[in-house]
Amino acid sequence: MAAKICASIAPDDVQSITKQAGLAFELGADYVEIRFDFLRPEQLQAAIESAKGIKNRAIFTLRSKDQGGKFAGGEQDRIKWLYRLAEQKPMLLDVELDTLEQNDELADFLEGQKTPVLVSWHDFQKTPPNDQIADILSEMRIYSNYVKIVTAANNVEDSLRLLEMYETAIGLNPIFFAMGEAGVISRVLCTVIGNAPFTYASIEKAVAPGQLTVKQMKKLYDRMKML
Ligand SMILES: O=C1C[C@@](O)(C(=O)O)C[C@@H](O)[C@@H]1O
Repeated sequence: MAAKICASIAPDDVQSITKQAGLAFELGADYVEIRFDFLRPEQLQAAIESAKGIKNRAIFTLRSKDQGGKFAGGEQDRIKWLYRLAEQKPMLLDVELDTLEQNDELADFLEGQKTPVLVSWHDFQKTPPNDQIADILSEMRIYSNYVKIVTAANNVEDSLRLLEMYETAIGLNPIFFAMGEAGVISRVLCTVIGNAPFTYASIEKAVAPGQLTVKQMKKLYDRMKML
């Protein structure tokens, strides 16, 4: 089966959501991730409306600043918007592990609504030792079987070590890869030697360090299919 690609969309305005999603699908992306945190809070309602037509192929993300995102409002405001995004029932709603652990009501609501959640965890400085990653993974399992651990690779060994974690993610839909130059190999191989349901790519400009474009990723995967 061909490896799947999710294009991260960092919209400048509400209109660019469907425009960029259209382009991503044309380029061959299977899914899109809409980074709602790139918009201003007052644009979010219109953005939700605009994303309705693509929500079945979309991951909705509203990342806070302290977790590497751009959301300009306060944390309570972000939680309020997470409820609204959840009500849309996108393909997946990305919610950080910390957010779920600190907001029991939100976690219960998501469970009750049966909103498919992608529990995420990021480290922008390093790739922690695998035993620490295993502990994080066991906390994540409580909330969903879609789990994403994204670290920063300071060398290729970090990437290879993170890829070993796939062997431990039994019964999960795991997405583990590393950011940065040394992480590129893990972005490509996470769907090949790991069982990641998809990898992330950009449409043009990288949304995170080391992101390849959809075009580059497709080219690599097409070549691999021929081997
Ligand atoms: O968690 C991730 C992965 C990512 O950080 C990347 O490195 O490709 C891009 C983010 O938009 C997404 O939410």
